[in-house]
Amino acid sequence: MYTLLESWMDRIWDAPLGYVSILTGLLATLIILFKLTSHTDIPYICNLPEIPGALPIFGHLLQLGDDHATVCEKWWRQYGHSVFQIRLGNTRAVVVNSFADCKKMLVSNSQALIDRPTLYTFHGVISSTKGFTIGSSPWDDSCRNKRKAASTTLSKAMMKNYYPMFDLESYCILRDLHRDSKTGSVEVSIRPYIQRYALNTTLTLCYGIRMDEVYDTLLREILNVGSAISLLRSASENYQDYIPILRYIPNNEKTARSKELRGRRDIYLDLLLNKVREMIKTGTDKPCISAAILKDQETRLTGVEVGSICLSLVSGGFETIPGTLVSCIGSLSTPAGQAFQERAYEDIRKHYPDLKEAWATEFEKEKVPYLNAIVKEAGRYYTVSSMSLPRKTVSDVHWNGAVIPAKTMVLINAQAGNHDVEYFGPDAGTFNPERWLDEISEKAFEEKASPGLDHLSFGAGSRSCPGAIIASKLIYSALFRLLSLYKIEASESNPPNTDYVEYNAIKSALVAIPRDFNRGGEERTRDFYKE
Ligand code: HEM
Repeated sequence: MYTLLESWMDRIWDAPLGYVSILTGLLATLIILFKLTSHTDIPYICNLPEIPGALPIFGHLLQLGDDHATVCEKWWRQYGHSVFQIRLGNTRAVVVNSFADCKKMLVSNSQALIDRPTLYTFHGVISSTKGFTIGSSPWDDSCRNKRKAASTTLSKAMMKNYYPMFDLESYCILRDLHRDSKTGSVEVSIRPYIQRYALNTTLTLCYGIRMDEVYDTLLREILNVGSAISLLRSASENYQDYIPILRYIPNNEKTARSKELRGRRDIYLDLLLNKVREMIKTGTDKPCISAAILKDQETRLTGVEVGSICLSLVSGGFETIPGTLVSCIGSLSTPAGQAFQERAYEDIRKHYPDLKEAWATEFEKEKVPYLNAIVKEAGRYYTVSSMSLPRKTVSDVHWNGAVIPAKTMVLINAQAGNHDVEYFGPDAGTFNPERWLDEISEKAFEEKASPGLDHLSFGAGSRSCPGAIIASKLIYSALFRLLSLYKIEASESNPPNTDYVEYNAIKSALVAIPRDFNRGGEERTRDFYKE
């Protein structure tokens, strides 16, 4: 049959030589253009599936949309590969989805995955004045020292020193909820109280400073700037990180916004450090990281490194803890969550018949199995950092016949792994604290033995979250006091969204920002509550 292609070939054959050369030139230019616009930092990785449909220049960025975790989870199911490669503009990335593969990638290749990629907007613009946070630092001696100092401050052994802080900050949640909800009769949004709780904790550790007012101006400025910067760290918000030509667009909005936020952040970081300097002068400083360094008790770290540690701890806690705790309170306050609350309360009473005494001295001891189970389930179900923090390989990683070369970006889809039905069972998509418990007799619970890595929300391996211990303690302490005092109920007019994807109001942010909701509920007792 005389096809269209054959007719074209005939015409070219019959055409004068000049036309043939023009057509060949055009074709060659098109091929070169396609190659140039599809070029990636790391060449195609053989024996590792690539998701189809990558476009020149953009790669898979447009298909990924705002919610990378959910789209990658869908691709895993659609194409049947838990580990695959994609293209973010000019950057090749390997995405890991199932729980077993995420664990194997992070734990078995711990040293090979110790690095973090550097990105134009976050590293080149926002961090140009105060250095990188630990979570965004490439691996070098300075990062090793900063991580070591942070891990020491946040270690299990140090927790007993922070008891007064846990006491004061968790007490303030209840004190102000009692006041603002008019003893439980008015519905309130709990998020601002929890944000202050998380931020005051890290500010106390770093600067020995706290703010008593929920709507303190400085406290809200730190939270607003931090959330806005979290947006500028995600791939979906920053095409210019992966498509370099976009950086040269005049009046680049992203760069201008980054500079504005950098300026605002520098102001409050300097203010906090100057306050510590003043307190040292007047002898009123509190034990904290920056005072210790400013007084030269610790000489290994430079001023920029100290600033970076403080910035890492402050930004590490202020959205992750509220994201997890507020969403968990949302799940507990629904009609289905009432049963969990009741059982948690009974378990608290079972372990502490004298609740008044426990409220004062045992609230942070993490001894009530049911509460520990709620903390774990909150971490798993609400994966606040859905794509974790990006990693970069420092050496080859051998993966089922493929060789992922050094300097490749690796993205851990913690949201997909945390809801993997093959690992967590058919109810992986349901909030159920009891998956972590054995009911040994009626209403008596025992925690199941931990398999080592409960879930992926804190990462794993060489760059896992050093704040995991203090985070669990903070969530436990707040829940202990809150559930001892209140029966929390969701508002009917403004209830929580408890879907593990949809609870997040801004899916493109690096850390989830839960949709706001109101809660009400009756107070159980105030016998043991100190005014
Ligand atoms: C629910 C609370 C939290 C969650 C879900 C969380 C999650 C994470 C995740 C996913 C990572 C990256 C892990 C990896 O690459 O494997 C990380 C790193 C980090 N987190 Fe957390 N975090 C939480 C609380 C905190 C707190 C309270 C602090 C500090 C006070 C903190 C400080 C850090 C630091 C400094 C890093 C960087 C570690 C490194 O790159 O070496 N985090 N966190």
